[in-house]
Amino acid sequence: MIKFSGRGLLLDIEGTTASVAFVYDVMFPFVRRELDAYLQAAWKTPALEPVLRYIAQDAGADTFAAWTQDDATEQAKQQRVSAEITRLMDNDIKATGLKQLQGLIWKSGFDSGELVAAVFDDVPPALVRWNEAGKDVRIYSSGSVAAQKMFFGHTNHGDLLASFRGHYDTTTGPKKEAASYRVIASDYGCDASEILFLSDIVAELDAAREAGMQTGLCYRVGNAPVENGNGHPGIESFDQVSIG
Ligand SMILES: CSCCC(=O)C(=O)COP(=O)(O)O
Ligand SMILES: [Mg+2]
Repeated sequence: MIKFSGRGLLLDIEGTTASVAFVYDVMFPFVRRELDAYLQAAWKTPALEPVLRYIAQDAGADTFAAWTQDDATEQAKQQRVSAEITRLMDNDIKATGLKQLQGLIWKSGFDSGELVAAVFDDVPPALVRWNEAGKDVRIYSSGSVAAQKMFFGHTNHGDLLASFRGHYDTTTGPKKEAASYRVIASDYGCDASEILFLSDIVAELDAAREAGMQTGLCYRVGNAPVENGNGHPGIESFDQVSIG
């Protein structure tokens, strides 16, 4: 049990509010299936432009043009993007460009109803309890802010989006670096010690603790086994966070 009397809760998504299996078995295969058709349809549109820049920068180039200068045709450039996105997904690299592109591709799935975010059953009542207690609940995930909003707007428990006062993704900074949590605390407008960060990844919790946040390690069914929790208090459900 974690007793929390601070001001804000900051929540991870995969392995914390939703199962790893939902993300890997439903959301990622949707992207693999739709990737090439999406790139072809969205090529040269303003929505894709900043995403292509992120993908090129993640690969070490300054610009998309510099990254694709050896590719003669637009089709060859699309193929390069498709191959890079597939490589990143195969290696589960949470690169900003990949995450931004996934968010664009998931939109059609959430809009059509094919994708419905499966959040754990204890999540919606906890969000109600925490909000009723006046807590400032926000999300920090590798998934893009746009994807987070679609995700929580279309869950198996309905639209939960109004439960959150803020969203952060890797454009704020990497989840395993303390500086990212300092930026988030400053955005909350309170001391980091007033925020409880809940995640399934010890390295993320280490970074949040280094920045001064309180932490809770989520042991959800289906999460990868944790060999060393490094002193972070553990919970199996949000029912185990009590508001003091
Ligand atoms: C709407 S987020 C989809 C899940 C995802 O792409 C992801 O990378 C989740 O990572 P997290 O930081 O929430 O564990
Ligand atoms: Mg996670």
